Amino acid sequence: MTDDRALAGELATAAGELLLDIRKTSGLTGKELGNAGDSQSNEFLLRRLAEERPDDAVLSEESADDKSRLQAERVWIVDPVDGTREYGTYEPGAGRTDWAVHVALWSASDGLIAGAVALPALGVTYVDDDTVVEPTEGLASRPRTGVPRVVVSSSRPPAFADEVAAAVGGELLPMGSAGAKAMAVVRGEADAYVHAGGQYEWDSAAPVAVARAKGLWCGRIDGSPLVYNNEDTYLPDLVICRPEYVESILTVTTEGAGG
Ligand SMILES: Nc1ncnc2c1ncn2[C@@H]1O[C@H](COP(=O)(O)O)[C@@H](OP(=O)(O)O)[C@H]1O
Ligand SMILES: [Mg+2]
Repeated sequence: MTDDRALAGELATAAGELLLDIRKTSGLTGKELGNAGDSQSNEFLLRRLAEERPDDAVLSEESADDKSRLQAERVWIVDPVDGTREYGTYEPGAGRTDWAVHVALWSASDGLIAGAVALPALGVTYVDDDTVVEPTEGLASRPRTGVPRVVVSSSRPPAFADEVAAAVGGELLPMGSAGAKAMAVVRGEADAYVHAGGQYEWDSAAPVAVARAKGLWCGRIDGSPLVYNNEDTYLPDLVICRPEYVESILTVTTEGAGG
């Protein structure tokens, strides 16, 4: 049987290929394209997980929340398209790259035990192994300079974004998709990703599994651990950063969190 990590990688990659195909051939754009991508990618992931791991539970952004997952030993946490808005922003030959497919596996005994983030527009999928990722460009809208870079949501940056950039002596870079932003840090295109004010477990589970495996620090803005498969799937904030920036970032964000 394929191991869980390989399966996560395989499914994220295949869903990504399906999404590229829909984007190219459906003739849809904007919200309609986003909706078509969300539902078809979700159907694909649910079908394949039911075939490959019939005993496991699934928590997906695009499915009704089946609370039997709260008693399950293993739960796949998936986001069929993360960065739906960016995925839908498409003109032939000029699609955005900052959207992702997330497939993570959570276990009751060990928390996140596998994860994959596909960046379909770049033809690459990252999994939670310890393979070193060489510095690469392709997600960021402008080339890397010498200063540290903090990626934040383009549409909903945290209130303390400027303060975090100042604390690391760096600059802000807006980008879509939680998975793309986390992978920007993994790829060395940025040094930190901070978010606050709203997000759900599927937005961060797979990105965090991958980022952790690559030696990055991942946690809540108050420094507490990210905990998954809760009854309420709202998990509004996170920090993913190179270890040397944890202290300066948390000094700002802990205050922002009211700590
Ligand atoms: N304030 C908020 N409340 C709820 N979800 C939010 C949010 N800010 C960001 N998100 C979700 O986090 C993901 C990344 O957002 P962003 O691109 O702004 O960084 C998106 O997931 P989806 O595209 O899967 O819906 C988005 O919906
Ligand atoms: Mg998402």
